[in-house]
Amino acid sequence: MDDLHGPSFLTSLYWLFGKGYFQTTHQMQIEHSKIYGPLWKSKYGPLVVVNVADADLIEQVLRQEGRHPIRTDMPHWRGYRKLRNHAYGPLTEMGAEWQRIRSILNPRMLKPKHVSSYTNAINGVVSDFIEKVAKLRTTTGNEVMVYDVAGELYKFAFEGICSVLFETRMGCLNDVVPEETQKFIFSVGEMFRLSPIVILFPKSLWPYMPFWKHFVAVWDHLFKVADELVRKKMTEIQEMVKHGQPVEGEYLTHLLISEQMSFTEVLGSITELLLAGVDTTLFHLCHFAVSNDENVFPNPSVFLPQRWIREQKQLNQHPFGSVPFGFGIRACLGRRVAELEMYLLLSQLIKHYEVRPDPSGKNVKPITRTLLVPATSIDLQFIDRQKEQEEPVKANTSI
Ligand code: HEM
Repeated sequence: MDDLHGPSFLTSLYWLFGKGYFQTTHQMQIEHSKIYGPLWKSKYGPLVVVNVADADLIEQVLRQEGRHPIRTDMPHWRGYRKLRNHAYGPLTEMGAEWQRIRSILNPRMLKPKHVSSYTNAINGVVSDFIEKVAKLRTTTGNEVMVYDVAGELYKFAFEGICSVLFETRMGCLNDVVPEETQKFIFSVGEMFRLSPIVILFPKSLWPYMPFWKHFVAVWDHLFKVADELVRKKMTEIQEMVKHGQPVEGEYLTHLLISEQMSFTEVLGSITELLLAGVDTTLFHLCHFAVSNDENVFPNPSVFLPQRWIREQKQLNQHPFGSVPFGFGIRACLGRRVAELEMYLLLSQLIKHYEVRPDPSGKNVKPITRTLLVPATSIDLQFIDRQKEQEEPVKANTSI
């Protein structure tokens, strides 16, 4: 570790704030890998991060992990839970306790037979999304454009994960989104925005920083929403029991009736599942730098979906060149649900519409907000396939 080169805390601050990489740390990874090579050490206040920007080395790190792997120590997220006496969830827990939580949460999130039972709930959300797209095209899009597609998908993801976890609908895709839901979505955004700022300072200073208070307030709101949803489900279960009805239900019902976790533990895990289910992009190790490496992916910035067609896949593609859901026993808990959501949504969308880029040719860059998100609105053309057959529309490449 001592032999590893890399920027000091001051140099890191200069890169982040002097050179302006605070919101593009993924790009900074690429620049740093050019300077320091595929393995380097960075200091961020109290945090020392070892950066790994090579597919072989990433494979080596991930393959040698033990029984209780730790991904990123999250002292600020853990700090909030400690402050409020909340339980840790799968994202923040460590060691044997983490393994216990995962062994309870895993089966109904990852086993295909359980995951497929969420199809009807997710399809309900998909139908609403297709309707929403149709409405947006007509009302604001001149019969073709949908503005801020990422924002709409974000609402789809929240509605989708709530339909799986709570078997309830939150109204994210309604014309007017309920105020509580809007506030939840806003709080998720604020929490991810503040996280990289809080982490720059030592723990002892947090109570004196104004953004720590804001950080605590947004977490309070996230836990409050989850608490209300879990309690509502508990009341429904109690009613069923009172009326002698069989207690049937999906994810949360199962967690509550199996009594493998206390209420506080269920709440801690459900809140983290909600967060992970709403705002997820890739962020571990230096996957961004690796998947932008010409040697791993020729033409990395070009959208070439055919590179994923099994028969056409380049034979030399590195298995760790792209690991969107992570690897090993600490890999994404929501992978199967996320895949199901994507298959169901994309198959319907593509059936209805041909999706093409913004005709203005606007280029959307990614920025870091703890996770990687688009810096500006993604606006796309949704061309009605039925209409198109009647009168073909001429436009450039489709997505
Ligand atoms: C396209 C969507 C998604 C992507 C790309 C994604 C990606 C990831 C990645 C890269 C990790 C870290 C894995 C590792 O370090 O090896 C992760 C962890 C996690 N994801 Fe996802 N995820 C997605 C959707 C979801 C959904 C829908 C949920 C909730 C149902 C979820 C819940 C989690 C949880 C709880 C963890 C932490 C697991 C642990 O540390 O034990 N994710 N995800």
